Amino acid sequence: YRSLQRNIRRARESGFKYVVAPVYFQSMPWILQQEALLPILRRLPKALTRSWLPLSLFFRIWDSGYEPFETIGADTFIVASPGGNVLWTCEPEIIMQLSNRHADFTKPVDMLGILNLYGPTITASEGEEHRKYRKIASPSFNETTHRTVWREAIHQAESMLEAWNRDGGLVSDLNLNANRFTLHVLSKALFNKEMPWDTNAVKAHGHELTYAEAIGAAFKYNHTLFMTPRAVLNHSPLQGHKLAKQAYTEFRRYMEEMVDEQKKAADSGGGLEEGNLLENFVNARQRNDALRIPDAAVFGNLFIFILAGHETSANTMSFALSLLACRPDFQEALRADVEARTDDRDPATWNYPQDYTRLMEGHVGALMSETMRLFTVLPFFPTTNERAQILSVGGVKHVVAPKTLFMINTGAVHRNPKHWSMPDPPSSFQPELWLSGNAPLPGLFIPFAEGFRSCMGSRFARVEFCAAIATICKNYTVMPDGGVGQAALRKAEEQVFSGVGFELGLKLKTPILLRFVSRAS
Ligand code: HEM
Repeated sequence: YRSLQRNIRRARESGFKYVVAPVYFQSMPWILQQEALLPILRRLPKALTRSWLPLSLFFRIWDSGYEPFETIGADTFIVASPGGNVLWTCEPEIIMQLSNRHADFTKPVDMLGILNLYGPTITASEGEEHRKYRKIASPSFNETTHRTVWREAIHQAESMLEAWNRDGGLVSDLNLNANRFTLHVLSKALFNKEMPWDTNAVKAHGHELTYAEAIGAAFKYNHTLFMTPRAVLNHSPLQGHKLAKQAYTEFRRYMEEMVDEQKKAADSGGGLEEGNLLENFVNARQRNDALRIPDAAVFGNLFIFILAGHETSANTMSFALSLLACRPDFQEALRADVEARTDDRDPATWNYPQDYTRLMEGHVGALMSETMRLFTVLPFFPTTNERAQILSVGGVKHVVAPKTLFMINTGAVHRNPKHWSMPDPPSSFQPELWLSGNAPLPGLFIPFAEGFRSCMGSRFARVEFCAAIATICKNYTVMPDGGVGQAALRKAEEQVFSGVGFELGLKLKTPILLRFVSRAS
């Protein structure tokens, strides 16, 4: 009760609007139980829950969009609770301050620490340690890597399409395919690990799972892995725990093998590929300068780069292809645009960066931006403050108390009716918005975040998306399996908007059945 009183006072003194919640957004017992409690909470009179509940549901922040801000009547407000205060914002002026004053607003490493599954990571670190990981990783995101991403994405897309075509073109699990695609591209570009489309079924010697299966299972059981202490997992008789442990161990062994191979190559004077991510992290173990890191940080970071760099891109691709299927007119325009911008050449001859730049200026770039606006893979980004900080809005200064959790709500930023035209779903997909060439003002479109902690792989993701979508659309037409009549298209679009869920990122929980028809046939 005393904590709540103190937190309410602090919220009031900030001058921001505030509401009071009985639970703290970050509280682990609340996170674990909220889905079970939701049916009961929903039965309570709306007046009791409307102001705090939508932004207290960890897995459903995207679902409520701009509505919570509309309810409160402010684009920035504080939710005061006994466990702490959370400042929620979708206001560009505040977003830019939170993103660019990195000494004042730091990452809540306690909250993000659960990501350190295999060792310390770039995502859950701060200050010197974070700078070190970023310096080690940055050189890998160069134009040579992006050229590899481009080539590999075209190559993988062609193999994937051939495989689909052989199976009659019906794709029942788009997520699985998209994940496989992005994992293969990432493995080639960052670890120099070749993964032909069909090798998925091959288990490496002495393994119970394939590399892709091990990663897939580690992601599938991520909740169990993040939440269950290792000692419990190691001895638990529960089937779910056993599978989670198998995934954890198998994935770790694959990473160890990659690291060993890299070490051997380095010892024999070779090195796998100049400056790829694996090489840079493995070499950092033996550096004699401030960039030296322990073994655990190699595994922690390899894991986090696979996590950050593959599901995010795969989910964006799944959303984009599903939306394209629902809009045959835009798909046709996109195909014509791809043909015009590449002089109708075969994808195998497309080059990076010229063709990439031209394609992203047209419909492919518009599709990616609109997909990421509506289905922003990370619907909120957290930061916190050790000391009291001043935030200015429209010339008014607000003092925010220490240890506030700041949440940039991307899901609301991108659907704020003050800044975006927002027709009712399902017609809110408006890729044409992006064809005018006008870039949104800073802080209004932030799928990769802004500032010092923004995404390291944003160019990587764009190159991969562009190569994949252009290759697919040049040679194939994608349509919902239900057909292309108006009613079927509308139903499919409704399914896309209502089938969204949040796990490690926003994803299509129930992908719609899609059919890919070769234009040659
Ligand atoms: C569509 C695809 C992607 C999206 C939407 C995305 C989005 C983001 C966002 C929003 C952040 C900041 C999160 C925060 O501040 O809490 C981030 C961070 C990060 N992303 Fe991405 N990302 C994508 C693809 C990638 C790829 C392909 C890679 C690498 C291969 C990557 C590597 C990273 C890393 C390492 C960070 C942490 C940076 C740091 O803390 O300094 N991401 N990403």
